[in-house]
Amino acid sequence: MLDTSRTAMPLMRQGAGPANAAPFLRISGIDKRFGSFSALRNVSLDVEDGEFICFLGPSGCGKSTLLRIIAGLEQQNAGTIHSLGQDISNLPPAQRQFGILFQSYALFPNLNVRENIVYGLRNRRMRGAEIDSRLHELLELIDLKGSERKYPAQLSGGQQQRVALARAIAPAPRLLLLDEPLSALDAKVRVHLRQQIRDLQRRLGLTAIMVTHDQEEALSMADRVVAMRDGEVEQIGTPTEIYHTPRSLFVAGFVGKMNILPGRVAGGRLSIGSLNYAVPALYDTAENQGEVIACLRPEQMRLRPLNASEAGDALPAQVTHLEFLGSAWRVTLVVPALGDIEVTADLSSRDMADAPVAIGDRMGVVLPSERLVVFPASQTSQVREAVQ
Ligand SMILES: Nc1ncnc2c1ncn2[C@@H]1O[C@H](COP(=O)(O)OP(=O)(O)OP(=O)(O)O)[C@@H](O)[C@H]1O
Repeated sequence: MLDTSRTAMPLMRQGAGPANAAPFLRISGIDKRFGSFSALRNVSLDVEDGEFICFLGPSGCGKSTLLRIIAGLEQQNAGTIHSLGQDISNLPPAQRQFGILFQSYALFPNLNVRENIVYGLRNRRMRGAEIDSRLHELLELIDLKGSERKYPAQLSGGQQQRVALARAIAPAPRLLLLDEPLSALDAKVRVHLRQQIRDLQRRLGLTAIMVTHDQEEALSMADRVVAMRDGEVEQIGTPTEIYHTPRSLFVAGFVGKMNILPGRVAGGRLSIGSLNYAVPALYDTAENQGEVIACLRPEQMRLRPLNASEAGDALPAQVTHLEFLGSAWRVTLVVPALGDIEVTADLSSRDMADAPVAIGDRMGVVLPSERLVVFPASQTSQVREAVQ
């Protein structure tokens, strides 16, 4: 059993320390069924002390169910959860000492900010002075000093969610669980609050797991992303690994925009239309033979002027659409040599100013081989799944 007798635990966590070889959290072989429906299958994951993990995936892939199982709010059908080597698989939620923050602010409307925050400390047998000192520490952390007498209705959505965050971390939880905490907020507030949550988590040395279906949120906040699909873990990696070296077409299509190009691999060479490359080492696998799909991010695609007589290392294409994205231009082109498929290239505003591109222009599309990502053509249906 975990020690639940602590009262005035400092907000700043000290970390598990090097002596403890067991991971902070070990999730092993979790299965979850709802009746005959299988919501999670054989999910395993280690979370290190102080890490910020994001569960990322489309609606219904099982992210919240997994988080609820970690919290103890849902019981798994198989598998175990260990924290620092202790089996907590069957502990009730309160004994796990995890802080939870949900999408809806879930503040008590009849309690003011102070009362809402200290609500989480009610079972801690803390003295009045300790409670006051923690309250002020928290109000400072969430930037709401002076608002302790306000009621939730007098606060904006972002402020309410900060109060809910303060309430969740007030008892100095061992682990902070966040279930889509930002999705009810408008875009600007969301970006600001995700920085605040991340700063606060780092400053306090908290370990945190957040559920999101927003890939930008996951990439910008997480130390590691757990990409989930249909009840299973598809890939675990740092944001840059997930973005640049996806291990399936599903991950490639779900995280950011990808150009999907038909290709062929034979004898260690990848051909895309008239272009030919060595297969990138990471994707030179037994499955990647014959018909394949080659992927490239729009910002990796290069465009250059094309003379009618030469294509060389570029695929001839024609510009059909231009979209201004603020910091970049998204250029859509059709490529006759690839069956008139559409591709997109993102050009920085500076690139565009230096060499303007207009609708109707014929351009050469250059594919930097080191940035190509390759999957078997049999994964094609995963693209539809990822963008649904
Ligand atoms: N209590 C329940 N009873 C029956 N089915 C459930 C229950 N809870 C979840 N499910 C089903 O399990 C699957 C996974 O649900 P879950 O809420 O974990 O998905 P999610 O990835 O968090 O999606 P979302 O982002 O939409 O919340 C879904 O198909 C859902 O309908």
